[in-house]
Amino acid sequence: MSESERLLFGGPLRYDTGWNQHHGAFLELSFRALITRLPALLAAGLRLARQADPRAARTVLAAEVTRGVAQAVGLLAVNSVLARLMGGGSIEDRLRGAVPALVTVAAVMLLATLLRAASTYATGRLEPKVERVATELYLERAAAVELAAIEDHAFHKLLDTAQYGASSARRMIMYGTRVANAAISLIAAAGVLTVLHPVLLPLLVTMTLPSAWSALTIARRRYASFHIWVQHARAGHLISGLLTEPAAAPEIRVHGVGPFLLRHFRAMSETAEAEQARLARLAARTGLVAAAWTGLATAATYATLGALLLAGAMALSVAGTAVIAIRTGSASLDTLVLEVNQLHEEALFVGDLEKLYAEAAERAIPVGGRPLPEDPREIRFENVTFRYPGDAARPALDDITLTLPLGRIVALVGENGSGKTTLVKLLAGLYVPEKGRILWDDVDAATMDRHRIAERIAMVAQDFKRWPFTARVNVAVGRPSAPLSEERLAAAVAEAGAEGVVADLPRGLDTLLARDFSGGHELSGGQWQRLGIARAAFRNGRILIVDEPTAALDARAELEVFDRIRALADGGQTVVLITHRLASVRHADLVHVLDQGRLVESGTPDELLATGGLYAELYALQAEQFTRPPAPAARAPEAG
Ligand SMILES: Nc1ncnc2c1ncn2[C@@H]1O[C@H](COP(=O)(O)OP(=O)(O)OP(=O)(O)O)[C@@H](O)[C@H]1O
Repeated sequence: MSESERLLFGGPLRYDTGWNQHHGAFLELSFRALITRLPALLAAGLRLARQADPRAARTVLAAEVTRGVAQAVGLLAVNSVLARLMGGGSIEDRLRGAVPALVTVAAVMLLATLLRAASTYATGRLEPKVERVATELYLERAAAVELAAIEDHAFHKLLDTAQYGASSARRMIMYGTRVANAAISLIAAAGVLTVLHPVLLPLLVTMTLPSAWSALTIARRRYASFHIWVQHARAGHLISGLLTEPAAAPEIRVHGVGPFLLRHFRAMSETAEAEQARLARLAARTGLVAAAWTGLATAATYATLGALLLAGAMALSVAGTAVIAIRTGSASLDTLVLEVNQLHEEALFVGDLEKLYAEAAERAIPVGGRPLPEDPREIRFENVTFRYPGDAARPALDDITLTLPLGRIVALVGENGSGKTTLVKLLAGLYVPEKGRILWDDVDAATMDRHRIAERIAMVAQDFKRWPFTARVNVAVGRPSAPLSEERLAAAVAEAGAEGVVADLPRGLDTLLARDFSGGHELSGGQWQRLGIARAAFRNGRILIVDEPTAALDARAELEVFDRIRALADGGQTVVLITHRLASVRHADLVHVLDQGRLVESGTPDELLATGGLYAELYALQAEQFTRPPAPAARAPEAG
């Protein structure tokens, strides 16, 4: 079962185990974990902010800290106004006495308003930049990892979760500013309360703890649920994508796959809805418990204030100020808890992103290494073994020793799954051997600069990418760093024999090759194949790897393409050709025959035919198809 099949049909329970295992460390969301991990996660957010726009980051930070201090000063000034108003003397004296403090309150409010405006502007500038920088890093790192990492399920899951990290980094800026602000105003309120009476501060904390607990518990459940269900969500997107995708449209209509997919979509949505309902039920219960706890704590606080008043341990004016300070303080504490919690939740997603950055860096294609021999004579595989990750029963390549003389046509032949594509992927440096060496003359490819190896190679893979861009880009993407000159493009198109394909396009090379876009056009399989060859010609690598280049071509086009491939080799280019059309192999200088991952024969086509081995057998089978009279067809019962 492939990854997508497993996602589609494995059922939600299948996702649980693998996912939990992989992210076990991230699901430890205790209060202690919050306290210990938050600073590091915050630092990650700050780093991104500094990288995105250091000036805006500094402005936000300075504005928020100053705003917090201004709020604290404001609270103290309000306190002083109250003390004046409730103090002794005539009403006029008390009012006059309160004027300086009132002026301070007004000035502080004005300053806070200005600072808020500065912070809003800087935050607005910073947020999209942070998201962009985080996304760019994500994409850059993901594009630089080894092919084996991209094909690894565990790494893919990490890619899935980490994609939410960039928008979380953006929101972290917002929550971060709110947290800084709330924390400073809380410190002011707590300071005032402690001055008024030492017992008031613990009471304030007791009042706020329940909401802290409930917010944290709910967020923890949400995050854990997200991690368990993220693949389920991906599968849902996959199904809805399949239902609307043009490539699947014919089968959906002819085979009636639509209702089948819809049924799966509904079943998956229903399980996801059940999970949402479970979370909502738990959140409601947690909220009720927290509210009861807060109610009790509030009653206890006001009872304590009453008791202090009755016992004569506190003046009425002080109690009045205390009530204001408690209300302001608990509001700040509530905000702080809520925002810290939001910040923490976002920070966890940024943590996933950080984890991806680290893992992608570890699995990146190494940069640097020895230079390649300038003009090597041959590439030699020496006892090369390669196994795909997972539980493959046998290696895809098993102890292969062979030579690829450069400047020649070398054909790789063998039945399906014999390892031909894998071999050329190792040659191109897309995978590294598990055992053995690949030598360019006498330099081990493992020690060479992998990017330089890629420089020398042009590849028309079996499943080469049909980029949803114009025909021009589809050719020029063969070497994006090369100048896009008309001459070079025309030469590549001519080399691939694709002039006819381009001439038939409504806007020539400027035709968009994506039918699902307005003005888009679709090519036939064979026409695409010619463009793919033109792309490799535009790349102009010294070693051309062609994997089944003529699979979609008609007989005339096939002959023409092989003639062109031969011409390339005559011009000194090395051609490594994989094909099942053995008649086309007769022009190869050397043929290697693979069987179940092992090299079974090597030689010129004539030598191999004379030996009478696997090559000769496959050749005879193909030749026979043209000479054998057709067998009488058995009547098959008609399907209902
Ligand atoms: N990306 C992959 N991950 C895991 N296994 C793979 C992968 N690609 C190929 N294989 C396995 O490796 C073996 C060799 O495959 P490979 O594609 O190299 O064969 P091939 O000779 O090119 O076949 P074909 O003629 O069908 O193109 C097969 O058993 C295949 O299932």
